[in-house]
Amino acid sequence: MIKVGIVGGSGYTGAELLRLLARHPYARVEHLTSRKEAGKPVTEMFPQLRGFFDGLEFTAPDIAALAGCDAVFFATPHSTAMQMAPELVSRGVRVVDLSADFRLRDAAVYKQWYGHAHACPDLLEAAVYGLPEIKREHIRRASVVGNPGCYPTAVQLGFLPLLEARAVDAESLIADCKSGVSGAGRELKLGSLFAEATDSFKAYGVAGHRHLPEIEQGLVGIAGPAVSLTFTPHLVPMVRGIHATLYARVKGDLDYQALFEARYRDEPFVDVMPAGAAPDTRSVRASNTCRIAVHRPMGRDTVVVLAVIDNLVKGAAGQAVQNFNLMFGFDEVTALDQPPVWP
Ligand SMILES: NC(=O)C1=CN([C@@H]2O[C@H](COP(=O)(O)OP(=O)(O)OC[C@H]3O[C@@H](n4cnc5c(N)ncnc54)[C@H](OP(=O)(O)O)[C@@H]3O)[C@@H](O)[C@H]2O)C=CC1
Ligand SMILES: CC(=O)N[C@@H](CCC(=O)OP(=O)(O)O)C(=O)O
Repeated sequence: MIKVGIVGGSGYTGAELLRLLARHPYARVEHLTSRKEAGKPVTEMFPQLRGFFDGLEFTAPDIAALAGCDAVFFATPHSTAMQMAPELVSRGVRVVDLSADFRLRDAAVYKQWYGHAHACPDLLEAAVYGLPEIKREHIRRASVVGNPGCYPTAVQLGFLPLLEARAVDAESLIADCKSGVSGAGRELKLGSLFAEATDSFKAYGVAGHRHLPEIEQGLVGIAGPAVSLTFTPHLVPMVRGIHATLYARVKGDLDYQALFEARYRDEPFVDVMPAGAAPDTRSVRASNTCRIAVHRPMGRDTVVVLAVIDNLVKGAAGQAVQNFNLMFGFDEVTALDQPPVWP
């Protein structure tokens, strides 16, 4: 049994980790932190977990206790994991970080987008970007995995087959993305209030969102340096889900449907929909699947890819469990092979 710690257990992705790990046959959650809820039984805050985590209480983060675990998930805001991970790793703990602390390869780029210096650039260099569809073999051996952001997961999976096949002009990429409100986390924020977010729809981060360098880093890794991406996120009044509409200019003629089907044939968590389909976010709710459809409208020179994920699952906790499974040699789908919740 793998002993697991979760730092940031009272937030949305922490709760989602608990939901998924509740059914994991080889993982036992031993430590769950929340500074504000320390001492409270987890089932008092999350009654939906009664019967699964009875007796487990939130504790304040404590390195000595966490070092007794085999694996620690960080479901915390940026710049928390980088403070604790070096000591944990030096004591043999393997870390999956859901924040952005270990996603960007270049510490200078991290500083530019996150506004402060990286606390452990050496560990950053050793960390592996946790997108299994690209980095599976590296993830198996990693001590630290930087779990991708939610938008970067949907956008990279959508563009991946096109860029690998050199089928589109890599300087023509556009990602028009929509996220549900849980993407902003559980902390109180004006924009997440019901009266602010419901029955309305707006773009944000248009001038430059911190997921842009993360997505570009991934796309450059596939297609080489000549990548240019316009990325615009939007907030939509739903709880879970990301919908990415991706555009690229075609180069030559190709059967895009066959290309996507071949690329993802063996991927357990990417579903290529039949030609002509349009996936809805509801079709992936609470599941680790990314559903994709590819179109070439009117046979013209733009290919349109539609990719949907649940931001809390394939966009965060599910992908983190997928990475955990790879790191510890379990079947990759363990605890993740359930159908989505519908409607
Ligand atoms: N929500 C989403 O869809 C996605 C989120 N992510 C990333 O995952 C991480 C967690 O997100 P989410 O669950 O939404 O966030 P929440 O705001 O819902 O939860 C944050 C958690 O971290 C704890 N926390 C906050 N500050 C600290 C600190 N300094 N030290 C230790 N614990 C702390 C909080 O508890 P307490 O303050 O009581 O300690 C709480 O349990 C973030 O980095 C986010 O960017 C990634 C992909 C998608
Ligand atoms: C709706 C919303 O606010 N979404 C978040 C992204 C959440 C996420 O995946 O990002 P990180 O892990 O990089 O924080 C945002 O745009 O900042």
